[in-house]
Amino acid sequence: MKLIGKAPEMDQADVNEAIDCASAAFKGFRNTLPRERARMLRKWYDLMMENKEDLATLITWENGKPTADALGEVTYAASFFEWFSEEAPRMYGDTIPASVAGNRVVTVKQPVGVCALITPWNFPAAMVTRKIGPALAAGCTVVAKAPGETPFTSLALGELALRAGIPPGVVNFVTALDNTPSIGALLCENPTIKKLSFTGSTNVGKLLMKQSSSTLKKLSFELGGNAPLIVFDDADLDTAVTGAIASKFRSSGQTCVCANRIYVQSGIYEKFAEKFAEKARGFKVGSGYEKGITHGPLIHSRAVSKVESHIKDAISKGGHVVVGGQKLPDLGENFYQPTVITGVTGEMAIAAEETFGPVAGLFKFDTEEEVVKAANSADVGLAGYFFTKDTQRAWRVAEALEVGMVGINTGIISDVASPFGGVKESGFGREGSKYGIDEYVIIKSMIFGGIQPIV
Ligand SMILES: NC(=O)c1ccc[n+]([C@@H]2O[C@H](COP(=O)([O-])OP(=O)(O)OC[C@H]3O[C@@H](n4cnc5c(N)ncnc54)[C@H](O)[C@@H]3O)[C@@H](O)[C@H]2O)c1
Ligand SMILES: O=CCCC(=O)O
Repeated sequence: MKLIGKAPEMDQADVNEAIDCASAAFKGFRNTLPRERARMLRKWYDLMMENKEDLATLITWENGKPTADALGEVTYAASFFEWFSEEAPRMYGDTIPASVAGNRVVTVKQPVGVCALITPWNFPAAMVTRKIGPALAAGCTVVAKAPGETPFTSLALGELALRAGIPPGVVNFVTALDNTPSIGALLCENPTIKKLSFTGSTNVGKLLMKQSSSTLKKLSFELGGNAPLIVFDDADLDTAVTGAIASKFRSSGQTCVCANRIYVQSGIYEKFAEKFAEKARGFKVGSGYEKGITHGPLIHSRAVSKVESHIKDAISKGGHVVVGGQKLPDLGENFYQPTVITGVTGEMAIAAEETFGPVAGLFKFDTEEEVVKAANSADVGLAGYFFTKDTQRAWRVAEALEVGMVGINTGIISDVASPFGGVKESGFGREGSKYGIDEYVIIKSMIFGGIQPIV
C-alpha cells in the first residue's frame, strides 16, 4: 500500500463554514426553476461522461477496484445526475377532494433544506451522486462528508460541479479521517441541517440516528446487508452460477448487496459447487490498472482480518475451503484470494454477519420453507436473490423474503430506475427511481376554505 496524497483534515469549524455556505446558497437555489436545475444536473452528467477515464483512474487509485469496474462505476454514478435531471421538472403535487364543505386541498412539494450526506468508500462516486442528484433536483443544497479512505473522487466531482455551473455553496464537500466522529455529531445536531442521508454500516447508522434525535431531522439510512442467494433444484444451472458469481464477487465482495449466504438445494448442490468453484478459480487478482485483472485488493487490513476470521471460524466448524483461503502478500498486504467454502452451516459467523469480502459460503438446504426461514433469520434485509424456473415459486418466494430488493434469476439488481433500499436493520428510505426525490422534499398541504359554488 502506498500513500497517494492527503486530503485536508477538516474540523468542526470548517464544517460549520460549509453549513453556512450551504444555508446562504439555499435561499437562492430553492427558487431556481426546476428546469434550470435539470440543465445543471444534465451538464454535470455530461462532464462526468467526458471525464470518465480520469474519474475511473482516480477510483482505481484510491479504492483499488479494476479499471473496467471503475469505468462501470462512473457510468452508474453519472446516471443518477441524468435521471434526476429528468425528475426535477416533475415534482408534482396533488389536488385532493376535501371532506369539509367549501374547502379545496392542494399539495406542493418543497425542498427540505440543507442536507448532510455521508457515504462510504466502496463506491466513491456512485454512493454520493445517488444522494446529490435527487437533493439538487428538489432544490436542496448539500454538505457531503467524503469517505475518509477515498476523498479524491469527491473532490474531482466538486470541480466538475463548478464547471457545470452549479452555483457556489450549493454543493460542499468536506474531508476528514480522524475527525469523522465529531463531524458526524455536528452534522446530526446542527439545526440548520434539515436532512441527513447516510450510507454505511448499521452500527454507525444507529449512532447517527440517536444523535439526530436532538434535532428530529428527516433521515434516510442505506445500511449493511447480509444477502441470501438461493438456488433451487429447478434453476438453470449456468444462469445460477453466473448470477451467484456476479453477485458474490462484485468489487471483491465489498458491496452492500453482495450475496453473503449462498443456499443451494440438495439435488443441485454438488454440481453447482463444482461449477461455481471453477469460475472462482479463474479470477485474476492484482493491481487494478493491469490488463486482465478481475479483482483488486480489499480496502484495508481490517477488511482482511474480517475475511480471515470468517474463514477460520467456518473451518473450525466443519467447512471445507475448495478455492482460495490465503492472503497474497507478494501482491501487497490487502490482497486476498477469492474463496469458496462448502459445508457452511447456520452456526458459522458467515451466516450471521456480513463478510464484506471475497468469501462465498455454500449452505445446503432441502425445502422451500426451510430456506425462506433461514434467509429471513437475519436482522438486516437489504437484497436477496433466488434462481428458479417455476413462476409460482418466483412470486411466492419474492413476496416472502424480508428484504427491500429481490433479484429473480439475476445476480445484479442495481439500476438507477429501480428503487434502492432496505428493510429491518438495513435502514429506510429509497434512492434512485421515481421515489428517490421524495427523501429530499416536504409535502405542504394548502387548504383553501369558504369557497361557494356558483349557482
Ligand atoms: N445500503 C447501502 O446502500 C450501502 C452501500 C454501501 C455500503 N453499505 C454498508 O457500509 C458498510 C461498509 O462501509 P464502512 O465499513 O466504511 O461503513 P462505516 O459505517 O464505517 O462508514 C461509512 C461512512 O461513514 C463515515 N463514518 C464512520 N463513523 C462515523 C461517525 N461516527 N459519524 C459520522 N460518519 C461516520 C465513514 O467515514 C464513511 O464515510 C457495510 O456494512 C455495507 O453494507 C451500505
Ligand atoms: O454497496 C452498495 C451499493 C451498490 C449498488 O448500488 O449497486
